[in-house]
Amino acid sequence: MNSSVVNLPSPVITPPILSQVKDEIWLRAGQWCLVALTLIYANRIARTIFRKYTFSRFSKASGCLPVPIAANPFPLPWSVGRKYEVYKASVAGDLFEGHFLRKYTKYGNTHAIVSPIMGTQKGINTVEPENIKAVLATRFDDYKRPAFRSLAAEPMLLPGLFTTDGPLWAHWRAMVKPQFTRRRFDQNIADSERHMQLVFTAFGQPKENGWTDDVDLLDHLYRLAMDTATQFLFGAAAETQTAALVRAGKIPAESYVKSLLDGFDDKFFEAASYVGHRIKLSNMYWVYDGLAYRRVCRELYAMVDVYITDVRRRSAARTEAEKEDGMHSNMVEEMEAQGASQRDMVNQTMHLLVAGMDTSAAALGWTFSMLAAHPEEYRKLRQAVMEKFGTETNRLEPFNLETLKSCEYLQWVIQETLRLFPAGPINVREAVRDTVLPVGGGPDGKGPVAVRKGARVQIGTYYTHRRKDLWGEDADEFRPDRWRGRRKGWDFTPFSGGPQVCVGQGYSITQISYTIAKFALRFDELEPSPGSNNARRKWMTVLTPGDGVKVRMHLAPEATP
Ligand code: HEM
Repeated sequence: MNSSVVNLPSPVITPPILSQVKDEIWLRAGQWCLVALTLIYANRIARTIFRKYTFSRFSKASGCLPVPIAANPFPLPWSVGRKYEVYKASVAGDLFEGHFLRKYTKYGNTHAIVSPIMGTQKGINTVEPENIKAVLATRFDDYKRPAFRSLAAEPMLLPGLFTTDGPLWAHWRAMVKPQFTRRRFDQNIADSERHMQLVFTAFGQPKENGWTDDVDLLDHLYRLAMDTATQFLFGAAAETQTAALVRAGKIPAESYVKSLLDGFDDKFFEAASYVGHRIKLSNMYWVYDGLAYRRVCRELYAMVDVYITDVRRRSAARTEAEKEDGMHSNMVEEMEAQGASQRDMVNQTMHLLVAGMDTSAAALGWTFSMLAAHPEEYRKLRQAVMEKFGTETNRLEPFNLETLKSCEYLQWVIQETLRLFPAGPINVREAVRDTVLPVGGGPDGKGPVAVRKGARVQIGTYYTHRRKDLWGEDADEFRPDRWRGRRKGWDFTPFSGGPQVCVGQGYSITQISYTIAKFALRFDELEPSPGSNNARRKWMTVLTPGDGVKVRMHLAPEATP
């Protein structure tokens, strides 16, 4: 053994040295993070600059011209400022007559939204019919529904017809579309007679002077829309009106057909209110969430699940002859035949109920709100309906798609209402590639405009429908006569347009026409309840009369009391 080896004491790292090493590690880690972040951001900036360059080349090559840019009062990243602006205006009830209107008045019919830092195009707002046609129809393949829309609607709506694109959307559309036939519309009108009578019962007996008490029509219209749409789609009405009448003691409990969807509307509105707020927050939809929202969505699904099981049970019990006549087939059978699971059927049913119930009830609500405020128009409507259909007790023509469609003034009333109050006041699509809108660019706004891949085109349906240069100085007024000799074009898109046009359009127009006609035969006068405000706009998922539709009606002398 080498005696020269000195036994050195083992090194002891004293606490101060340990802390120095730790500090060193933190410092290095911090430096690496900084380098990584710088690289990430440099890469992003480089990519953004390159994309700006390729987009500007695309824009030039397509002959596009500059478009006005809306100023951003809160230039914060991720469009937080803009989202806050929309949200604030929405809560204050200033979205339609204030916020959006100011933008169109100040920046013109087509204007761009750009990011505050890099000036990248984020979106285009437009109220030009030519652009609407391009987005929804002629350049349909250049757009999709923005992802935030379907995410904001979850879990009230899981992916389905109303929220998807591409092959999944086409699959559901092909399944649903065949149900919407003229023959089935007519059958549903016949089936709706019972539901209309229930609504009249719900209004209560008129007093001696022939006037009813004050009634909020909107509640009844929601139930009617629900009962008639479920009757149409599933061959089994939800019976929500019967349930409400039994609860109110207006019909005996023995006549109660148990409603599996009783209370659906209340839960529906609670969930829809969340979705409405979430959609307005765009891709920051997740900020507005909560256990209560999740709970009510679960409850809605549980109800629809029980309802679908019942529809399937009824379908299975149908005779061969009933199956063959094609009239009594229903959506559930159609879905089952194509291999849909119970879960799929429940999801798609939610889509149809959401798409069909709220929209139809709102359209009817606005119609009666307008007619109550315009007695002369109501008189003309009643006159037109009586000329065509007679009276409640002496019918000249049956109610069906053809007869209702040919009652011109009735159709004008509906169109005029949908013009002023489209259920979807704003429709958004996202560009899936760089593309072009036909107008809006250049000093006169007549040149084409380039749309960047990923930018959102926001179609201002509400404002297009009210443009004074398209509809006249009285564009904000309810005047059904304006439709005399006027053809419907891309300046009127209450049901959207192109391949994703509302699948329920024909059904709902027939059903709405029937409801209004029946109402006009029964009541010869209609007036707003004292102190009511039937024109307040509320926009959750659909534009609805925010304070209900409070009216009273006078029973026509020839109607059955
Ligand atoms: C007055 C009543 C109605 C109005 C104003 C209306 C309006 C609309 C609008 C604007 C869209 C397009 C949404 C978008 O572009 O993303 C739409 C789509 C749709 N509507 Fe309606 N709707 C009404 C009634 C109904 C009814 C009664 C049903 C079903 C029974 C229905 C089922 C649908 C469905 C399934 C879609 C999605 C179609 C697709 O993407 O292929 N709608 N509706």
